[in-house]
Amino acid sequence: MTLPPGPRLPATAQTLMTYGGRMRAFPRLRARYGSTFTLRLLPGPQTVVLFSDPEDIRQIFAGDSWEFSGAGGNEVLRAAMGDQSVMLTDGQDHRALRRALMPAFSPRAVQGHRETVRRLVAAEVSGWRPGDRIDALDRMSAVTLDIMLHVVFGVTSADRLERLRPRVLRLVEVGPVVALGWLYPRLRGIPPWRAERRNLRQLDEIIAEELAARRTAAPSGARPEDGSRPDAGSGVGDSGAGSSGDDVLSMLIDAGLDDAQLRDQLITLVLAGYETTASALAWTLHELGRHDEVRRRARHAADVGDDDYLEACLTEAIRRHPIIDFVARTLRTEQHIGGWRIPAGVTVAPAIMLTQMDPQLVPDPEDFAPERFLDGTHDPGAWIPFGGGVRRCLGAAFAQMEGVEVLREVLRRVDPVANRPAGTRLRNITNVPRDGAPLRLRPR
Ligand code: HEM
Repeated sequence: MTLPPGPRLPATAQTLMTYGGRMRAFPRLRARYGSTFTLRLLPGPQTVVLFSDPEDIRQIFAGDSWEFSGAGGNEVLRAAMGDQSVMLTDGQDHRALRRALMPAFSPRAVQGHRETVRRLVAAEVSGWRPGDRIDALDRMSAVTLDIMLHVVFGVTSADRLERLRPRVLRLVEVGPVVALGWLYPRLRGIPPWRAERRNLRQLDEIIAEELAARRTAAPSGARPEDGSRPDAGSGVGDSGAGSSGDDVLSMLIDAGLDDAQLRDQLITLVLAGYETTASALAWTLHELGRHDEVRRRARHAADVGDDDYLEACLTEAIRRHPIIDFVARTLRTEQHIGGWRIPAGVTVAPAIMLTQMDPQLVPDPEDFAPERFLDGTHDPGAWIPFGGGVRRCLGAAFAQMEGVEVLREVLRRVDPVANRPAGTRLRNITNVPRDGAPLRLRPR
């Protein structure tokens, strides 16, 4: 069986190239081998075929969720997210979990979260003063984590919220040693991983406390001033099944998930939603800070309530700086894609980064031009930052809403300027600005 061509380097070298230098390596590989090429990546090594032609990618995204296994592609996340995570299931199990999760991320639910997001963003940005210098990635990470903890966990106690924060941060801030443990379970006995396991256990205990509080709680009660829910025995909504209202966890309890399923979805949502959104916002502020004319228009949009322009700024920033470079589906059955016969066991991977930066599909791809998303000229097949098909990102609309709230608040308060272009580095699973995207805040 002939797979698409690719480099003949040892798998270790191909893995290092993919995770270390793919910003340069992938375009070079496409120039050499065409829109489809094959890599061999550790662990395994696994054979991975990268696709960047929108038609081929559409076919992959349209594939059956059992035959095109997303769980296989996400295997490295299993240790933290758990066996019942929506990201680690396929076929019927995946469909059932998506059905339970979807209402919590419907347009109506996203609108319902807007006020909480606005309040938390305003609390962050009210501390920004003209003349300050800030690190956009740091600040966006702080506010996004707060938003995730309130909107997703909706914890009922301020004390639990404070105990959750450092543990969630530790889980997300995966260093290289821990990342290796995720890839190679045998390494998990060594000390750095033992500490990770302890952290995960403590996180599980806090989640179990929260779930127990929800299940035994009685209806209603006002929120304390810090915005967290009142403690166990009060903050409860109307389901009678122990849910407490408008946060994502309550909706999942209402959907009938058991505690083990709830635990896995909570960890999944926070891991999938925190760093990705923080990085997307850091890149957007960075690009606005570098482009005076776009920033002037965005400021005007913030003043007059033109949310479409603000959203287009985020949309363009995550085209120009894909937060995740490629998504993966491991084939359970042989498939014919783009003229290639790909055998079962191989992983097919839509290369978000190559597609969104392809000059054949996107004119002047290096430019930062939000207008391309407002004049109807952008090819929808060349914008896939949230993946696609039955596994498309569940939090896409939420992230876009959060982006608009952040941009409006920031641009009404200060004029953020970036002095130099930022390189990209891989932090955990996301591409972030290498230097943290420093901004100088000028008076408006
Ligand atoms: C700008 C921010 C974000 C980006 C760029 C992003 C990107 C992605 C990508 C590329 C995928 C894989 C899709 C695929 O395999 O086709 C994904 C999946 C997912 N994302 Fe996001 N994401 C973001 C924010 C969020 C947020 C805020 C949440 C929730 C709070 C979230 C929850 C999820 C979940 C649950 C999945 C798994 C879906 C499944 O396997 O069925 N994401 N995301």
